[in-house]
Amino acid sequence: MNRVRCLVLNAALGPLDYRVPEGMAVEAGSVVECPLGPRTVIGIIWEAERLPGAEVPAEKLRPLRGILPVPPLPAPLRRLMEWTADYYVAPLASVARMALSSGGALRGPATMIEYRLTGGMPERMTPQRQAAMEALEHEQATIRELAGIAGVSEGVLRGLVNQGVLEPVEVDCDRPYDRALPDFARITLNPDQEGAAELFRAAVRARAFAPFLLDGVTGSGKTETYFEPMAEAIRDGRQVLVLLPEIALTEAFLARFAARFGTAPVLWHSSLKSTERRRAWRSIACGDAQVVVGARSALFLPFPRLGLIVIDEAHEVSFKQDDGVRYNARDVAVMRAHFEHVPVILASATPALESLAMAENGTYAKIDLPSRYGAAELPAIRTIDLTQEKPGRGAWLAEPLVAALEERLDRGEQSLLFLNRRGYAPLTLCRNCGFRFQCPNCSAWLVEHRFSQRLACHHCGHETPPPATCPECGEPDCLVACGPGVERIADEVAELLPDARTFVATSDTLNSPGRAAEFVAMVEGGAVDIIIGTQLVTKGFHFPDLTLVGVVDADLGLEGGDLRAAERTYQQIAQVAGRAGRGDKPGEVLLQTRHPDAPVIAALADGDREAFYEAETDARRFAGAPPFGRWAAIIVSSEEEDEARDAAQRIGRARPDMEELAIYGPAPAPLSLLRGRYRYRLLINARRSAQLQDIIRQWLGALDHPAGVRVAVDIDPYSFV
Ligand SMILES: Nc1ncnc2c1ncn2[C@@H]1O[C@H](COP(=O)(O)OP(=O)(O)OP(=O)(O)O)[C@@H](O)[C@H]1O
Ligand SMILES: [Zn+2]
Repeated sequence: MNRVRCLVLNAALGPLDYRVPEGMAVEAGSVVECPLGPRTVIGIIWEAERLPGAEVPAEKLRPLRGILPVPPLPAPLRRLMEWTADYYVAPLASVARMALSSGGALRGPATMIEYRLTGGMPERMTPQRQAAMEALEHEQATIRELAGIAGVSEGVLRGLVNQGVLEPVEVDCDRPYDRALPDFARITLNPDQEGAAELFRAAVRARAFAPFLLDGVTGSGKTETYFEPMAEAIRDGRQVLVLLPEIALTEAFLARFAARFGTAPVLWHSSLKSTERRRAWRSIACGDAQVVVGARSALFLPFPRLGLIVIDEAHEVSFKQDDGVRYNARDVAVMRAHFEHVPVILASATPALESLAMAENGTYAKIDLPSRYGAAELPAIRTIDLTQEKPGRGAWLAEPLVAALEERLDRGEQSLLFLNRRGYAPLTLCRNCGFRFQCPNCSAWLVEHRFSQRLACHHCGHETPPPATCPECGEPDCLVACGPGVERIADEVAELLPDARTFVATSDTLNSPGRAAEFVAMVEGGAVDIIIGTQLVTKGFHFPDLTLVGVVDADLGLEGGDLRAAERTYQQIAQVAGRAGRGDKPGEVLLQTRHPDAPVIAALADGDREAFYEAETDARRFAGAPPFGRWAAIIVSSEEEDEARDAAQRIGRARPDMEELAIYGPAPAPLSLLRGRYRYRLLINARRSAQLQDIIRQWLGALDHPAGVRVAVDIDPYSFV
């Protein structure tokens, strides 16, 4: 049979049939070049019976143009892609794009030219040349990368090449990575850890689907514990995938991994250079890469010999993707483990309610690490009632918190102030006319950033320098900052404690793995007294001398009526509290709040996790919210406001009338304008018994909209803006 069905990487097209030319050997999963009109598109050969399409008569079939030099995508990955497309109501082609995520890798083996110093001297030395030669000692990279490292222009380096100071070296783009050694540095686990590790190791050996919820308090040694089954998989010649919620956490993880396994793991994230990306992709696809650590997009990489998946900080909302294919990497990872017949470990100190429910009903095995490793104790948590202890005008830190900071400073210990707001102030207005600075593309205020002297939209990236005069009334020097961001807290600290060395840690300052590494080194080296940070520093970090955590505004996350606000607040504060007292010295946590009696805050202060989860479970059950019922959202957008509204209303009028569904909206989205598009939302609350995806597919599939309208479906949404 020389007819094949292809999934082509174009979401607008259905599956297409082709003829396999004489001499070409293909199988399901092969990545091929398909003729399409005058163009060539990339396709994946798929089992025809799993991909219904119109049968084309044999004489009309066009021959495939070629087969790309990569291993066929493995069957378990193809099943995962089908599941993801089906569950998230997304085009299979869009999911496939996430698997074929390195264009370079698909072109096959390659070499490239890098440069390094020869030891020779230029005929004429200039300060720039001198600086470059000093900076490039022990470096080898492309001219462009070297220019970046040395901070000189590429022209300077080309001059050095001509003078024989730099020489070209041909390197294999796909050179293998150093091998991780499973027994490089073994550590002795405590009995709780060892019990968990042995279960995990046995599951790796069994090569069967086994989902675990590793529920261990902050500092209990979850990482050390899941390193053991990773070592077992490496011994067994199998590959391991570790998912982390943020790139900033990768650096700290790398150092610990290298200490345990003797070398760095293979990295996968969105800021890899294309050469790194192709090298990683090809190494993974041929089964060579042993351990891959990545962000959620690593989930669709073509591992042929997967032996274990670990999801660290599994409760994190950043595992949910909120554009394109709106999938939750935590849930898809469990499905991947299912199709691959391997164990999967969800590690967290504050598991999602959904994960706890899965453990309760026996789907996941729950493994507890109830106490911190060694002599460390969980920190004491106290509230500061801001209605009683009012900070001064234009200040945000109450007296008891300032006193606690001072105490740490005197003792040479470190503190962390947590406020989940980047920049200096979330809103800027004119004192004279009341004008508020708003983003032209989004319904959002512009956030002032003093470090970089700009007003920025955190949704679309729009930026403008702060004007000297009000754009509305023309008054000079009239702009006032409203409310605090981390930079403003840093100013306040500088005023109160001028000797304290502070570091503002946000996605603006820790925006690359290198910067994150610098931050970790500075704090570990004792060069920082007070970290002032956003949610980025609430988890994963282990700083033994950090003994005080201050939460500047514990109520912040509870505002805005998000359906998961209580859970998120609990998790964030419990996580950030968990950064205190991880070494020999006890930790203390102070929560500034205007509602010390709110159930979430009270549960945190009492250290009563069960009370929080019970109250939240009851609230969810009452609302029919996950895990007791299901949510889905439909988001309609267009650059034309009328068009978006009309389309949303058309969808609203065609709503299915079913007992197992409640449908709310359409209504303008809270972010009713985003990146220049007007947005409307519908929210569906369904019973668990409802065939939610089928219903949505039928409902939306029957409607047509103008070309400018986009209709997105968000299954199990986390964001309600
Ligand atoms: N068995 C052990 N032997 C030596 N050190 C250990 C052991 N277990 C844990 N530790 C150390 O205790 C500290 C806390 O462990 P780890 O960071 O793995 O905890 P965690 O549970 O992942 O914490 P969190 O959820 O707060 O990030 C680390 O410095 C770790 O190296
Ligand atoms: Zn914007």
